[in-house]
Amino acid sequence: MQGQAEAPAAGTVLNALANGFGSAFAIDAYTTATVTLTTDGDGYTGEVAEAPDADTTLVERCVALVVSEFGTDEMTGGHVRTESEVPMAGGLKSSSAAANATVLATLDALGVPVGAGGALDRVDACRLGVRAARDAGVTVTGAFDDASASMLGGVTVTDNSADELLARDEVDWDVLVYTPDERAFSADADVSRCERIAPVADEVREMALDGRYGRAMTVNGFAFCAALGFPAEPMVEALPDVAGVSLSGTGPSFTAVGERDVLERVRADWAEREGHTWLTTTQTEGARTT
Ligand SMILES: Nc1ncnc2c1ncn2[C@@H]1O[C@H](COP(=O)(O)OP(=O)(O)OP(=O)(O)O)[C@@H](O)[C@H]1O
Ligand SMILES: O=C(O)C1=C[C@@H](O)[C@@H](O)[C@H](O)C1
Repeated sequence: MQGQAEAPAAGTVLNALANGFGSAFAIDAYTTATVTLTTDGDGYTGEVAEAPDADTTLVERCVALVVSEFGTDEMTGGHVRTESEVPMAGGLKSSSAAANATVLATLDALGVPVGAGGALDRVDACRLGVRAARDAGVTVTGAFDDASASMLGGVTVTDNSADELLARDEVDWDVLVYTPDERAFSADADVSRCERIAPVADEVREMALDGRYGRAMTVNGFAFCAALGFPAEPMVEALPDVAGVSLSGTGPSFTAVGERDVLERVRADWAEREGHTWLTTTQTEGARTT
């Protein structure tokens, strides 16, 4: 039995490490998961196409959880292979995209319908991936903000302490992404420093709930650059013309949103830095079986 699905990466409006509330928006870059289930295996194995040495605990856990909830006793093993356009641990929610794609691919392999009238809705499917991320130790808060944006598309605002969706909106933005060569695993982030900026994060949450996403992003970016020790220079280079710019996730990537010609100008500046700068758009459909 085989299933396949893809899920988009995302950028940050509000990082949840300060006060447990988060907000993220899906972008047009994908992780694909292919899941094969067997009746004669012994446990689950995983493989990341671009990184043979990568930790596959998260995606293996996603398969195991879905099979234990929706499979039968005959199903004893399986394999998951991911292929991704999203750099791992780059701040662009690679873990949420991999988890969502794997959960949907496993449900696809089992023939379990997802969505309206199905055995589970998309938000609950996304919660399974969040559970797997907590079990695998790759997240601080569960990252339901990132996971919901990737699963549903558009921009979401969430309470990660309750895995609750507070708002979802569809936005149509051009997005500039800068990803330095370094990596920053969320599980290694200095959470106590992030908690010190909780009053700022509270203001950002209100701006996001008001739909003022661009301004929310920018305030988030300055605060989290300071808390996590990333330079705010890429943000200063993008301002004042962009609608919003921020460190994404726990870094090291930055994203900016705004008019295409403004982003082209910023791209020229960001391209001077080591790493990779690319233009994309927001994505509103979310994850899907392929
Ligand atoms: N393509 C993938 N296939 C399988 N597992 C993946 C993949 N991408 C990420 N992961 C898992 O997610 C972990 C990285 O999670 P982390 O939260 O640090 O990165 P991120 O989601 O890119 O960052 P951020 O949360 O700041 O956006 C990896 O160690 C791996 O376990
Ligand atoms: O691991 C986590 O809980 C998180 C990681 C980052 O992506 C953050 O942007 C997100 O809000 C929460």
